[in-house]
Amino acid sequence: MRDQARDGALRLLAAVEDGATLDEAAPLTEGLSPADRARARRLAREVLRRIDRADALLTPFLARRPRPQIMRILRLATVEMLALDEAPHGAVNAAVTLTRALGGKGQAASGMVNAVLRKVAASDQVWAALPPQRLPDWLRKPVSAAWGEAVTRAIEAAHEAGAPLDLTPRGETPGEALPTGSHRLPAGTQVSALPGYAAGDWWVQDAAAAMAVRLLDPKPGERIADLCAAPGGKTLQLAAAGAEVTALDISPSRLGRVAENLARCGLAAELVAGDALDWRPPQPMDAVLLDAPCSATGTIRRHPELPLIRDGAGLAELTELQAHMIDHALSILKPGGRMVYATCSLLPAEGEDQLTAALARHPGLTVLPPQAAGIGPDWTTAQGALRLRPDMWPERGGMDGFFIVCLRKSAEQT
Ligand SMILES: C[S@@+](CC[C@H](N)C(=O)[O-])C[C@H]1O[C@@H](n2cnc3c(N)ncnc32)[C@H](O)[C@@H]1O
Repeated sequence: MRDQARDGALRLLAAVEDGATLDEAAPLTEGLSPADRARARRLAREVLRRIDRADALLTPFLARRPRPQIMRILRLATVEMLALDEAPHGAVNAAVTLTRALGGKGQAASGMVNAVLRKVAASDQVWAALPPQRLPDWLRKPVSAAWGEAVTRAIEAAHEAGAPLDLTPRGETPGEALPTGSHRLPAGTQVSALPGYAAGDWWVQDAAAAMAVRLLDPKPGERIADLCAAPGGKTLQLAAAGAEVTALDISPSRLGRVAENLARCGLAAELVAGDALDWRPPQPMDAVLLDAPCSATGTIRRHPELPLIRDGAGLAELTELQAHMIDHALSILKPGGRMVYATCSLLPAEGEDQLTAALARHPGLTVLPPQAAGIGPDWTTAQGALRLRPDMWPERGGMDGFFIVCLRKSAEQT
């Protein structure tokens, strides 16, 4: 019988090599059962987290580099055996079957695949000594310049480890309560099977992402604009706090997900599909949340394909857009109003440097030091922002990378 999940994983890996995200590649596994589809995606993610490590182990066993399809099969079996505790005979047999299914060239290569993977199966000590996958240079350089080599390596280790499932609670919520208020469950937990999902007692949101609204500290009745709202995790937090929320997003389809999430949780917000830079409220807002579009390099634990398919191109346009959005957000805020600027990025260019530049452009703008519960001693920057990184909370399973700052507009400004 064909191994549908492994076959699906190989198709996903091929699509990522062609530059697709795993979300974009998802239709390639549409014909699979839900369980096989989920397993295919999990296998693909686990391989993407360890391609360099698998290649470093495999290369000495290969007389010459095989064709891409065969290399993907070798990587998958290597990761299954050495990182996912799959029994060698099952992983090797599956790899040989998948190789044979490639036709004539596969038939010819199946003996080599079998022999190489038997050596791989006996290489657990070599595997354990290999370092986690390095960030690509365009990302590694600024990360290492900001926090040094040891932190960069710890971030790389956290990327390999993947991400647990975090929930933001509203009612009764499963999982371990974290110091910041989020709840945590093991990676791979099936979300829709958890109690309270349909009732909207909680929603899925990384513990770091949940900190943006905690820093804004919304009050009941405050008029708050969520300028980049979809899929809506932060909109839900604002609405649950009793704020009168206007949630904007430039993507109508993504805004549809905000509507679905609000409906599931029995919460309300005004929804506006459009460019935040064009939107002006009838009266200035009490507070604004700007969870700006960014490189998403803080989410590599969940999206391990990002370092492979991005090269840092477009970063200058993104940072320019972020700066415009900060200026626009301040222009729709009442004097003395609060604004949170957040990006799920590891790059200081999208965080610390944006704050420095915004403070220089807007005399009278001040940083409100983070006050929320559970903030670790090393999370706050000298400027009073939160710098969250995947290597933080290592004993609890890490968190996404985020930069978050709460700003107060001068009371004198008009
Ligand atoms: C980081 S995501 C927001 C995540 C969201 N705040 C949450 O917690 O679920 C950034 C969002 O910004 C939206 N976006 C990008 N450019 C925009 C613009 N000019 N105006 C409004 N939304 C924009 C994207 O469609 C995307 O949904």
